[in-house]
Amino acid sequence: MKKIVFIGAGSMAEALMQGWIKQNVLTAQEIYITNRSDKERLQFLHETYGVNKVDDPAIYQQADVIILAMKPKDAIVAMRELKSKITAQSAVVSVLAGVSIETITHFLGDRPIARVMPNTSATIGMSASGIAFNDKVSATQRSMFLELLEAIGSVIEVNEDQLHAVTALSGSGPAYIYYLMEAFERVGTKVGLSKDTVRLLMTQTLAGSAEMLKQSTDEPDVLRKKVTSPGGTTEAGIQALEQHHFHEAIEACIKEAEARSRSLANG
Ligand SMILES: NC(=O)C1=CN([C@@H]2O[C@H](COP(=O)(O)OP(=O)(O)OC[C@H]3O[C@@H](n4cnc5c(N)ncnc54)[C@H](O)[C@@H]3O)[C@@H](O)[C@H]2O)C=CC1
Ligand SMILES: O=C(O)[C@@H]1CCC=N1
Repeated sequence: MKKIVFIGAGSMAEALMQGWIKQNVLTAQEIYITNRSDKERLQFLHETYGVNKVDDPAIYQQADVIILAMKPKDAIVAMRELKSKITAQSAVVSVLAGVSIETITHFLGDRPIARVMPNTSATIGMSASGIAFNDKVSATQRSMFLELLEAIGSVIEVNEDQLHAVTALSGSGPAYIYYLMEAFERVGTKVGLSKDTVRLLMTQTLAGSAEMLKQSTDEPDVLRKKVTSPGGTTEAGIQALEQHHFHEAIEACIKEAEARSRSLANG
């Protein structure tokens, strides 16, 4: 029986615990949660998922893994509070955007640390996660972290610096897709369909295209060209995207997000 303690009980913590419980990699009894102030939130998570609230400080000392899941701006205060409560035995997993292993080591001491960048699709076992380890992580801990992340989707090991790019792409990625869906729904109603019909058509289109990209050996541009009949509708649509600087917009989006990840560490 493990003891996994979440410091911060927001949306990412909920997505992870929900995914782990649903996929049977952890039981609710193995999960402990705490946050800064919102007692109702803790009660909600306790009642909804059956996870434990940290009501005894000894829990920190017994923790196998401490998960840092507060906002990056709250990390330093949280780590200062945490330092005296935990023992050298606990490994730390951080899901914080931007905050480096060096910073975590500075505040929590030299110990096994993994930085993870999941996304909220962890809730349904579909996260795309990146992970980087420090050299204190044992082979057993490494396998445990990878197993936890594989249970909630796919995981890829990267070097720590690449986590900024992972954050900009797949960490924030679900929001870009939801934003795209908002745009489809808005325009769909302008061209004569109901919002529900657009949602149905385009969620299936997104899922189908994602699956094609996974299963096919064709590059995305080849798949795109197979849809694009000369003089047809797709060609007209793509031309409009180009006229509206689609590539520049995507490039700016990812570069801005990546730069923000780099700056988050500094508060
Ligand atoms: N939401 C997302 O899609 C993703 C978020 N992340 C990362 O996860 C972290 C959390 O994000 P969200 O869950 O969206 O934030 P959130 O705002 O929903 O939750 C943050 C939680 O941390 C708690 N907290 C703040 N200071 C604390 C302290 N000193 N001690 C204990 N708890 C404290 C707050 O009370 C709150 O419950 C962030 O660092 C973010 O970069 C990573 C991947 C995806
Ligand atoms: O917006 C953020 O900063 C966090 C990190 C990735 C997704 N949400």
